[in-house]
Amino acid sequence: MNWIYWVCVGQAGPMKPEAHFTGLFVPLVTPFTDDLRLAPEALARLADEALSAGGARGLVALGTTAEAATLTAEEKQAVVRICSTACRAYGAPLIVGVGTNDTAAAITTLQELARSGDVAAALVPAPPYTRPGEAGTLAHFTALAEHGGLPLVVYDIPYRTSQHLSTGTLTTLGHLPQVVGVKYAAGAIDAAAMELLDSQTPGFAVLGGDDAVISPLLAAGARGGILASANVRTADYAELISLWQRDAAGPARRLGAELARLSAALFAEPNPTVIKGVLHAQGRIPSPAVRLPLLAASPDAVRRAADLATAGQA
Ligand SMILES: O=C(O)C1=N[C@H](C(=O)O)C[C@H](O)C1
Repeated sequence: MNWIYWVCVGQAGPMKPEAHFTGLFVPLVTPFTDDLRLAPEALARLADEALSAGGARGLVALGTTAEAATLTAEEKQAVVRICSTACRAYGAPLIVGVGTNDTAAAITTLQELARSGDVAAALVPAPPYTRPGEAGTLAHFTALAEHGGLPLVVYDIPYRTSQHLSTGTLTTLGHLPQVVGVKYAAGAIDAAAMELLDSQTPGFAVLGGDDAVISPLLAAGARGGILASANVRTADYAELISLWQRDAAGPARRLGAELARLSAALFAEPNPTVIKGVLHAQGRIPSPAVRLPLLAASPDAVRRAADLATAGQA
């Protein structure tokens, strides 16, 4: 049984562990060597830095930022092992990305992760590429919730999945007992986003997932964020969340504007190529290498982002 469920099961049955899904979650990159082998020591160092000096609430393993799509099954196991060791040391929740358009395969993966006992939740996108419609997507998540054995964070990212999810569908998902949150990356802060943030389903945390607009999302009530940009300047993203939680609007606005410029630079080329370039330039990973179909970021893009990454740390 999953540790989060274990601590939260009371006489009335399982409760949603809402507090665990508040704050900053860092979806770590997967460091490689120049010849594209996994660099486990560098990953362990990044995990440790994010949770200690960075002040992150938790980690995300095998997100898009981790290049999960091009990791082997053995590499995925190693990545989860390294991240769960770090999370255990800090008492921090680990979220693991499970992205597939095969419902049965996703259930099998969730059940395997649940057996490890170290995973707080799975981050699951709407089924990519298939475009099953909202009813099919709802059926997919309901099957995962009922049979996967893990709490779920729904990943709403239509620009990658091509599947739109309405506020009504997200709210319905939020009422499933196993669904503990949504990573909201719908591409805009519009009336639908405001409606979702206003609905505040108990035990269902809205976490921002569009880095460049995380500050206004937090201002409107998001509980935290899963932010690739936080691989760089982790502590500042944690501070931004904390400022909005404390209603410190002035400093939050200023820091938010600065970090939005950094995020725009980090996403100027396909994620996580620029982030890896910056981390390599900072000496934090052994190589900026990414696996095909990604190509390494251009030197110009890395230079621009690296300048912004150090600007706030002088
Ligand atoms: O891996 C993640 O989780 C994230 N991926 C997004 C993407 O690459 O589209 C960006 C977000 O910051 C976190």
